Amino acid sequence: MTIRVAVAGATGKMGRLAVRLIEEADDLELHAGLDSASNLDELDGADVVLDVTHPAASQGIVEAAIEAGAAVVVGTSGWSNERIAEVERRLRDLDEAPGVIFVPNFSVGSVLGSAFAAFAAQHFDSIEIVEAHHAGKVDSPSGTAVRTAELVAAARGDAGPVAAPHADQRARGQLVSGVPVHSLRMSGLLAEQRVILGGDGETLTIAHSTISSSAYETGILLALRRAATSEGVTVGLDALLGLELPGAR
Ligand SMILES: NC(=O)C1=CN([C@@H]2O[C@H](COP(=O)(O)OP(=O)(O)OC[C@H]3O[C@@H](n4cnc5c(N)ncnc54)[C@H](OP(=O)(O)O)[C@@H]3O)[C@@H](O)[C@H]2O)C=CC1
Ligand SMILES: O=C(O)C1=N[C@H](C(=O)O)C[C@H](O)C1
Repeated sequence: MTIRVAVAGATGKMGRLAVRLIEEADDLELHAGLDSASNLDELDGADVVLDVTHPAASQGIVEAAIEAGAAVVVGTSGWSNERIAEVERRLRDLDEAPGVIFVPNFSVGSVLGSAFAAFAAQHFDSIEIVEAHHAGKVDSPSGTAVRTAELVAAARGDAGPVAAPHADQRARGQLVSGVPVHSLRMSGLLAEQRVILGGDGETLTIAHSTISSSAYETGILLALRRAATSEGVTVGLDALLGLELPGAR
């Protein structure tokens, strides 16, 4: 069966990459490529909508895709657990709900980095995240950092909140699920994240660098193929890779 995919954000960096992957794949077909001026009616008839747009536009595109009965893969950043829960409630109201997969990061290495941080989180009380992205990134903290912080907090369970002393001072970063996150936006790099865990007499650093957007290819294809048959809300490529993270939804 051929999966017809509409790409929202087709003129952007991620969208152009996705369009090329779809055109090269035998089992995928480009149904439509949308940009910021497109009419969302173009989503009608798609099996799967891939959203790689802008945090301010993403919610409307997901809603339109659900209305059109298409499954959705959301790569756009800026989705918190609370906003994802709203989509979950929306799907529960429908008789025949398509699946929606949120993928904060399509890179397998990045997803493993976040998973390792979640596994380590029960053993260290000091945990902070430093993420760095290209200067063109409009949102901060990154979606990956938000997801990592949420996974770390969920994994700690009975260990309680992370120690975040003096967190009322701006230079101590933004607390996400109680984890301080520090964002850098600068020329010369694509995307990096370090999770630094501090314990008794030692630190552990889990670092990941994206050096080319080709890192996203495997994850994009996996998510598009799974979306067509998915049900309800799925969060993270970790779920599609079969990783079982402590406390994760
Ligand atoms: N999940 C992941 O692994 C990754 C996620 N991302 C995220 O994906 C998103 C896109 O990133 P990137 O491709 O680098 O961004 P770009 O700025 O290169 O592209 C943005 C795209 O979105 C479209 N767009 C912008 N505003 C709107 C709007 N209001 N309505 C509809 N479409 C709109 C643009 O259309 P136009 O050309 O008309 O302006 C363009 O096609 C970001 O949120 C980024 O954080 C990025 C990399 C990896
Ligand atoms: O904007 C980007 O470039 C990226 N955005 C995603 C995020 O917010 O985490 C994924 C990746 O880090 C690249």
